[in-house]
Amino acid sequence: MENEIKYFSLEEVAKNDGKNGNKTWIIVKDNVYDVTDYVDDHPGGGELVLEWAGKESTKAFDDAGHSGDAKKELKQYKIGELREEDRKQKQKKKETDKAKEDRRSFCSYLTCGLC
Ligand code: HEM
Repeated sequence: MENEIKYFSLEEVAKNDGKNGNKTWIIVKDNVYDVTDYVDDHPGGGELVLEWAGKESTKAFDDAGHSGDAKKELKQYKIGELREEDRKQKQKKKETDKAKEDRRSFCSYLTCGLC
């Protein structure tokens, strides 16, 4: 189906590093963008984008202080999303939740009046 979201792994994205005729893909906030056709039009030069080709670029994109227009422009190039298991944010959150849960059960073990 046309509307189905495509999911990519970090390795797949990394292959699109803009080198040797490869496409230029970047990851911004877990979304994958094919910006191959935009590189040469980028204000301030294509090098700024190529540096991040095939990589997680959220910080670089945000730190550049892009305008709302730039963010809208970026949306046009979305080709899919990073697959769940490769999302850093989520993984970290899961780990923290697990740590909290472990702590909670340890605490309830200590304070349980029955044991
Ligand atoms: C991920 C790597 C990127 C970096 C490090 C980056 C960095 C920058 C920098 C430093 C500028 C200011 C240039 C100047 O004033 O001379 C700029 C401007 C701009 N960039 Fe990027 N950029 C990136 C990706 C993109 C992408 C993927 C798009 C859109 C598809 C984009 C759209 C724009 C636009 C429209 C401007 C003009 C100013 C504005 O409207 O914010 N950039 N970028």
